[in-house]
Amino acid sequence: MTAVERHLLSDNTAVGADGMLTVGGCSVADVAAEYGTPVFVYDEAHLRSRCREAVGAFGPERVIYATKAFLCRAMARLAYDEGLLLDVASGGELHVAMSAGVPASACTLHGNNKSVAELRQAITAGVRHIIVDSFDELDRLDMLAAEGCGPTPQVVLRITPGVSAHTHEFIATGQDDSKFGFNLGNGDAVKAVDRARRSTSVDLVGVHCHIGSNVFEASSFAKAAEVMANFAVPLDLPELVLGGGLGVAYVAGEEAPTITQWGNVLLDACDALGVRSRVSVEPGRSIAAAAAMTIYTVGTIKTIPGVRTYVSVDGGMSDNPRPVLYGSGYESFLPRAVDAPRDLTARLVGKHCESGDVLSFEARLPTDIAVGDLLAMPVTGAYGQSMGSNYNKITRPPVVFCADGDAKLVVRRETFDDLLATDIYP
Ligand SMILES: Cc1ncc(COP(=O)(O)O)c(C=O)c1O
Ligand SMILES: N[C@@H](CCCC[NH3+])C(=O)O
Repeated sequence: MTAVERHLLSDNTAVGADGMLTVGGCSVADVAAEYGTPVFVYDEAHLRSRCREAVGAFGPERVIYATKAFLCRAMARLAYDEGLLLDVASGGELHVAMSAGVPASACTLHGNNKSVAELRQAITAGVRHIIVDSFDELDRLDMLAAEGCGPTPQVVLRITPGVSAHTHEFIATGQDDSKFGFNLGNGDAVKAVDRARRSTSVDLVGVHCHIGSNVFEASSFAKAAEVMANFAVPLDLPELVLGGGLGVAYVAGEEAPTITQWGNVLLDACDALGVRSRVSVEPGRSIAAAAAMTIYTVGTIKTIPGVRTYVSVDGGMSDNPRPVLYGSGYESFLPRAVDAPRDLTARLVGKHCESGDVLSFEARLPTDIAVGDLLAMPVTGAYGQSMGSNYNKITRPPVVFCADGDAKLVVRRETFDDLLATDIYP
């Protein structure tokens, strides 16, 4: 069987003179030796290049990085410095972004159930837009205005356009049966626009939709853009936000549209329908996913003749939960043998106390894989670290940004003391 497809690795990867994989000019073995494993290794120039591609496709201040995909202060700053705005989906994400020096005026607040405290935090900080998701949220904003909380927030209404995207049902959001947004089909969207227009508690500046995540079909995006353009044009509001959702290739044979192609599909659809609003997008995965790989150490190899081989690594569902949550596939390979054929089919598993702790159901690996080998899982830069947990009180891995031969620690590994930091013992 074949070696890992090089196009699944980040832009600035190579094989060093010693045969070891390098990322951003840094030997993966050196990074692992310095920071231990598991470790998330990001190719910083790859992140920057995707940010630039997005700004090139949509224009300055039209790309809002969805921080839920991957957020730490270094990432918030990087995206902001590259000209992106930041989409935050909680008070915590807003706090991290602002702690990195990103002004609130560059942040937009999302959420289907924002608390009064989160809305107050966003308004007093002066966020750029609040993306309002429900009539109850409009009630809460009325209450905050009556309380004197200001300035009056600029709001964008999240519309559920009734467009089903082909993706896992847990991450599809544009269909009528959704917890998110005001449904277009049943008239709620029109009612919300009327109410927001008449309200003195909010300043309505636009409408928004997001049909789901890890979507590959350009036609789903074109359909949503068309539905939203038809809704938005008569409203004549300054902002139209078309969400994120662009898919990425995770495994061999997969191919996703580029950010530039995605931009063409969305902007062409809007142009064709005469949209005059500013059109923005909120990419997360397409900026961050392929920029990172997780490096593990192989600890146990168990072969059950006639059944299968299990390869266990020193992390698992606590650092990359997507296989368990969505049955997602990932490739894996050995950084010491990037181009080696992978003739062993094994189940790649973590170290957690359950059989469901799977990283790859049918991993292909070189037959000489041995205990102590480093193992790399590419395309783990989005929704891995950000959805990680402390299950089994395993300490969360560090994050390292590699560029120009320099490996910079941007999130340190948690310590056992961190595990006790919030624990109150009589
Ligand atoms: C409102 C909104 N915007 C943007 C995103 C980012 O999506 P993605 O990471 O798929 O680009 C999401 C997550 O799916 C979202 O819910
Ligand atoms: N966590 C999801 C994406 C969530 C999208 C957020 N709106 C994933 O890993 O695919």
